[in-house]
This record gives sequence, structure tokens and C-alpha cells, in this order.
Amino acid sequence: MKNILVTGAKGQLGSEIREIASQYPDFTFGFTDIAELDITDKNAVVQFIVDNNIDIIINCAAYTAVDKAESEPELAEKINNTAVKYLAEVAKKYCSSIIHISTDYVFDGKNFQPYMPDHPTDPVNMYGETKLEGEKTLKKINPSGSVIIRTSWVYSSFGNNFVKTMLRLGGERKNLNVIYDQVGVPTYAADLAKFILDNCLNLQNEEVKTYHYTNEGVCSWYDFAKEIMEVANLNCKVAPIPTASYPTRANRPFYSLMDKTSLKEEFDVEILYWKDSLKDCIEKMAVSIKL
Ligand SMILES: NC(=O)C1=CN([C@@H]2O[C@H](COP(=O)(O)OP(=O)(O)OC[C@H]3O[C@@H](n4cnc5c(N)ncnc54)[C@H](OP(=O)(O)O)[C@@H]3O)[C@@H](O)[C@H]2O)C=CC1
Ligand SMILES: Cc1cn([C@H]2C[C@H](O)[C@@H](COP(=O)(O)OP(=O)(O)O[C@H]3O[C@@H](C)C(=O)[C@@H](O)[C@H]3O)O2)c(=O)[nH]c1=O
Repeated sequence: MKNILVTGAKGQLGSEIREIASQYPDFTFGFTDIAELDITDKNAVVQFIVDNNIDIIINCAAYTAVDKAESEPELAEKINNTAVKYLAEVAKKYCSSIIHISTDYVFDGKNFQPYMPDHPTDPVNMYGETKLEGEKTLKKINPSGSVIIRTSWVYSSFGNNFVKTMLRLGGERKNLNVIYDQVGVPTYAADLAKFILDNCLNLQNEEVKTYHYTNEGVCSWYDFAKEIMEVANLNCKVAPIPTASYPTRANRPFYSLMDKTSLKEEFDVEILYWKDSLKDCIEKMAVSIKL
């Protein structure tokens, strides 16, 4: 029986893992968010992992406020990098492994074909910068059996995300402008949660490996917004605008597609098309919020 710690468990991915954890009876799960375990508190991290004899840490905790990170770089760095160091050090010492989640925002977005996991990184914002530092820290400390899973444009019925923002704005407004020249792939956190629990709890690799997991397909934020309105049956007209017409504090990569070939070769996984997963998520939300 392996003991698994899920940090950041009140966020999107952590909540989705909690939803399905009972389907994995060979593992004991502990779910913590900042109130139960602040991962930037080194002593608390060591004590929790030792006291609870943790074998695997699924690190879902992160600083994810992309624009705010530009004005709070120290806090973003502390959560996205320094805390990863604490987790990795204790994992290394006590033979635990880490499943660490990272982002498409480690890339510069200047590519014209999907980024391979080993493609040079060059983030265009502070959030991406701190997430990249966290990746490097984990690789340097190298607890065995550990992986980095980069994903993109995550949404869920839990937590905050683009889908919920669009549903709210779509209900309030008749018109909405959304950027069409940033492209990537939306990822339903429920799909990623299932991938992780199905495939990543018995890994034996000696070196930290990096994989890309997103839903299938490709779209712009504009396409994503249009589809959200359509699936939710909202009467809001979405217009495409260029990035230059929607100034934000943080820059964002124009091109975020990530190549999933190595993940598909190494794991027996069927990945869903983004529109199909979006429909599932909105249907789930409709039951609870009566759209
Ligand atoms: N959201 C996205 O679009 C994407 C996310 N990712 C990555 O996926 C992972 C999961 O993301 P997601 O589920 O969306 O993130 P969320 O922001 O939904 O959840 C993160 C959780 O971590 C908590 N947290 C923050 N600081 C600490 C701390 N010091 N100790 C413990 N918990 C803390 C947050 O609490 P609070 O809310 O109170 O701050 C929140 O509950 C992250 O690594 C993220 O970088 C990658 C690509 C896309
Ligand atoms: C609300 C809104 C956003 N946008 C644009 C701004 C931005 O370019 C894009 C997405 O906006 P958001 O701020 O919701 O998304 P953002 O926070 O940048 O999302 C990112 O979060 C981090 C955590 C990740 O790791 C990334 O993979 C990615 O999901 O949509 C519009 O064009 N119109 C709008 O009305």
C-alpha cells in the first residue's frame, strides 16, 4: 500500500484527483492545501512527509495567477520553485518520488510546430519563469521515479479558469472580444487527473523525465470561447481580436502546442479531443449550477 500526498488539493487538478481517488484502492491518499500544509514551510514539509510515510507526492500546489505574478515575483518564486526544492529534498532523502506539474508557459511561443519535451525553454512571463525554475530544481535534486508533466490551458468544474470566466461574462454580456492569435490546447483537469493516477504511481525511472499532456487538437482562446458559448447555449457574440488589442500585465506565448509522442509511446493512454472534454465539463457544471 503506497501513501500518496496531493498538495494544492483545493485547486483544479487536486480536486479532480480527489474526485477519483477512491477508484484506486491500492493507494492511500492524503489531500492538503495551504491551510493543512504550506509547501513553502520547509519544516512542515519534512514533518508531514516523514510522519505520514509518504511514498509519492503529487504536487498540484502552485502560484498560477499569471498577471499578478508580474508584481509578486518573490511569492511566485517561493511557491513555484523554493517549495519544489523542499519537496524534492525530502523526497530524495526519504526515497519518495514526485509527480510535478508544469506548464506550456515555459516556452517562448515562437515555434511553428509542437514543442518537444527537450525543446529549449525561454519563458515570456514571471509565472513561466518561476515554473521553469521549479522544473530545473526538481531535475537537479532528482528524486528517483519522479516526473514533470507539462500541461496547458487547464479548466475544471473546480477552481478558477477561463471556462468559468467565459460562462460568467457570457451570461452578463451580449458581446465579448477574445484573442485569436494565441493558440494552444485546452486541457480538462479531470482527464489529466485520470492519466496521472492510471499511469504515474509505479514509475521506476532513475532520472526525472518530462512529458507533455494536453487534450487533443488545437485552438485559439477565441475558438475556445466560441465553443464554450455554444456548448453552454449562451447568447453572447464573441469577436476575434489580436493580442495587441487586449493588453495584459504578463506577456503570453503566441504558440503553445506541445508534442505528446513520448507520452503516448510510453503509456497506454487514449487522449480525448478538447471539444469532447469541454462538453463533459460544462455538462457536469450545468448539473450543479443549472445553466
Ligand atoms: N491552471 C492552468 O491553466 C495550468 C496549470 N498548470 C499547472 O498545473 C498545476 C495545477 O494547476 P491548477 O490546479 O490549475 O492550480 P490552482 O491554482 O487551481 O491550484 C493550486 C492550489 O495550490 C494552492 N497553493 C498555493 N500556494 C500554496 C502553498 N504555499 N502551499 C500549499 N498549497 C498552495 C492554491 O491555493 P490558493 O488558491 O489559496 O492560492 C490552490 O488551491 C500547477 O502546477 C500549475 O502551474 C499548468 C498549465 C496550465
Ligand atoms: C477574460 C478574457 C481573456 N482574454 C485572453 C487573455 C489571455 O491571452 C487569454 C487567457 O486568459 P487567462 O488569463 O484566463 O489565461 P491564463 O491565466 O494566461 O492561462 C494560463 O494559466 C497558466 C496558469 C498556465 O499554465 C497556462 O497554461 C494558461 O492556462 O484570453 C481575452 O482575449 N478576452 C477576455 O475577455
